[in-house]
Amino acid sequence: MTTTVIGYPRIGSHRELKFAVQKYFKQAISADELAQTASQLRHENWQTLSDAGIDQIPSGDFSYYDLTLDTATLLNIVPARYKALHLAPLDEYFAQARGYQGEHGDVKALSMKKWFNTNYHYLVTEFDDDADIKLVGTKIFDEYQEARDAGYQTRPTIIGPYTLIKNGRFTGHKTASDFVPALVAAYEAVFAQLAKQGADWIQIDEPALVKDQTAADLALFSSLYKPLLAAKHGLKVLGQTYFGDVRDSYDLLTSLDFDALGLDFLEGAETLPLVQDHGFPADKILYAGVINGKNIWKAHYQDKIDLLNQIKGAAAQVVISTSCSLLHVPYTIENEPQLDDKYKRYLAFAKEKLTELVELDRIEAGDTALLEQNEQLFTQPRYVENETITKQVASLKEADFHREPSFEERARVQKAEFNLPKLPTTTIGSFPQTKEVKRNRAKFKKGEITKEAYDQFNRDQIKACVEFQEEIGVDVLVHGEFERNDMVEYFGEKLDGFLFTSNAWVQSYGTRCVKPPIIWGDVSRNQPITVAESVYAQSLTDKPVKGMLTGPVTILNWSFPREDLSLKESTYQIALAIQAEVLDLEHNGIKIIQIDEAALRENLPLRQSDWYSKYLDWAIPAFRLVHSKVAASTQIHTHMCYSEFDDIIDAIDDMDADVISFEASRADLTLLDTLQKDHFKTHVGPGVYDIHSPRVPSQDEIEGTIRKIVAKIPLDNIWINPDCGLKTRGNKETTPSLIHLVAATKKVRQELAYEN
Ligand SMILES: CN1c2c(nc(N)[nH]c2=O)NC[C@@H]1CNc1ccc(C(=O)N[C@@H](CCC(=O)N[C@@H](CCC(=O)N[C@@H](CCC(=O)O)C(=O)O)C(=O)O)C(=O)O)cc1
Ligand SMILES: N[C@@H](CCS)C(=O)O
Ligand SMILES: [Zn+2]
Repeated sequence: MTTTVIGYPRIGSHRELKFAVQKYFKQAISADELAQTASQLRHENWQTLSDAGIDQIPSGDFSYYDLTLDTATLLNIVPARYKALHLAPLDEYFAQARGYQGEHGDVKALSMKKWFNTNYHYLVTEFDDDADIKLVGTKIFDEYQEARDAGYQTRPTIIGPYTLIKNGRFTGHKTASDFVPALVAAYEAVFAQLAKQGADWIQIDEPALVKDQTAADLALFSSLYKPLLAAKHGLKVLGQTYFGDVRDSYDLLTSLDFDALGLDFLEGAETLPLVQDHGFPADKILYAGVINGKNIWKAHYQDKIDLLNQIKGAAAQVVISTSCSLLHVPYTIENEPQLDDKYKRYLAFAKEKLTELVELDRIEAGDTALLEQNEQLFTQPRYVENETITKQVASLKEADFHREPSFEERARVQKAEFNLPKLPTTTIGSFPQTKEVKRNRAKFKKGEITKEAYDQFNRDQIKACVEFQEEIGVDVLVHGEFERNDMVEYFGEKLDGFLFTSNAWVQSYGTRCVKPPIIWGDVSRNQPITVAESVYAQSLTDKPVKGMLTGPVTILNWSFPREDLSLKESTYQIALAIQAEVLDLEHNGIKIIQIDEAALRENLPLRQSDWYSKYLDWAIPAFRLVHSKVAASTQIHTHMCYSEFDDIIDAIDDMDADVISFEASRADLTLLDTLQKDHFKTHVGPGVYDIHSPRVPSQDEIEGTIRKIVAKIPLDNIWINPDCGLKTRGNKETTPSLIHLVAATKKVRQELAYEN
């Protein structure tokens, strides 16, 4: 059989792209130097795939920042405000990704959202009424040519028009159907050019099909693809889906003139029955996603072979592929020399998954030794059970998930306890992770400084951070999270049951990467995690300092979970550990505790019918479990970022936190209408500026945002804060931004007092 992958990671095995792009942002290297690094990384990837023996190699899966933005840029879907800056193409591209503030003007970045159910984030395409969609870019052609010149005949990949529309925003009066003719013409021009260059195939990604589809959605899909597939210019077209099954569109997809369809047989619960029951056309090739593109566990070959045999029973021509792009896993376990082999033999990152694809092919061809070797991994138990924790989870009662007294009674108690001004100001927790902060940790990890010196540096940072917040007049302070590498990895490191890697980076957005910890065993807490830093910060001020924790659902969703234990059970184990930390903080005098659930939405099933039965029914209780035992006077905050909350707003209110902060500014505060309509009870801090951009919001701008919030949410329920932690920012932009935030709040407070 033929082997392939949907896409490969692009940040570089040691984050070379991240560092080069950041240098470009700082004007430390030129566009040409950046292009050279990028080209080298692409060549390395093609070489790796080729050396592994992968038959069909993709191109076009590389991006400086994001593939959705690349596709929109290729097709001239660039809002006028960026064009008006008159920047060089690469700078215009980055201006859309990060906002721009400089001599050419001042514009915010495009909205950024979670890419389906992953921790990757894409830039939302804006379809303005005056969008002039046409092929203007050359990226996909250049990369195809570059590969070809290097001796690789690749399959260029592109995000499809339907997913571009479904993940996009329509800012004017026009709707999706108004853009269909131009999109068809633009994609057809892409086909024509690739065919002219000598490409055989194109992969067109349409993951939006794995969500629930209405009849109107399917009609839109047909209106795009019927004309497009009638004008292939001799190119063969692979319609690629991932992250689920295509139960609503399967019959349509198989009836259209695709030459191949890529289906996900892992997350797609219905994929195999669909193929078996409805049949698969003999004239099409089935790209079978059987190697998991999201997990880091070695595949159980016998299971895969059984699955492949069933697939082959229903489809005449099968290519073995990954369930999604390998973008979501780290490069290679070769970069983890410190990890004991007793763990490593169970792991497969991107490069090792290439080997798995090729080995499956060899097993299919009769290599039974490989099968037997692999089977040994799955015959012995790999985990040691922690009986105490499993019993604790098993004995949880209904009452463990409910906090008393009621929200309203707690709000009364807390109002008296804290006596905060109207529109209290706060931040989300982290302050800039400056070069010095990261260097201090790097030195400590390398053994160049002692634990005492490491801690003392962080204490000095905390002190300066507390003093700064007091000086500018923030009402509820934070300690700054200087001691944390990442909000999940840090907790993983302190809890029992996790494994860590040194270089297993995965892109989260643009230049930002994460190193998800691996849940290896039962999770438990055997030491305080955050108490020392919080207590120290609180000792420096009379104002309340928020304790800062990551919630159980987020720890689970941003780790690589076990596959032998349900996500619910794993999350409850983590919840009990975080509950112990909450109570420890409370016991040590911390009166406000924020439990971040930034990733709550991440594992929400893509199909609405599964939301409660498969996820929210345990994810929301897991959060409640964490704070159910605190006193009425302890104020529990939570925080979420980068999500669309409108459709799960009731579930969020049901978390029963006292206060929630969330991202809103980059989505134009549209969530406020939902909060207003649904009488959201939890007090809210809709982020008043976007921290993912280096832009400094003016005081005026923030005042305007606060007034919009005040117009829609009861005054007593509102908090004022940025929309996420400040760790990715420098002090240069953070200091003026926070000064503007506090000044703007004071100004609006004055106006309100005058009005009253
Ligand atoms: C809030 N978000 C988070 C998400 N997921 C997470 N797991 N964590 C999050 O905070 N998802 C949604 C959002 C947005 N996503 C992100 C993701 C990543 C970042 C971010 O800031 N990442 C940092 C890496 C953070 C980290 O692990 N730092 C380590 C290592 C630092 C480092 O690179 N050290 C250098 C040496 C430095 C020196 O010597 O000077 C090295 O290793 O080479 C640490 O601090 O110890 C990133 O840089 O990408 C933000 C939002
Ligand atoms: N407390 C974290 C939340 C980020 S989502 C921070 O401030 O970085
Ligand atoms: Zn956040």
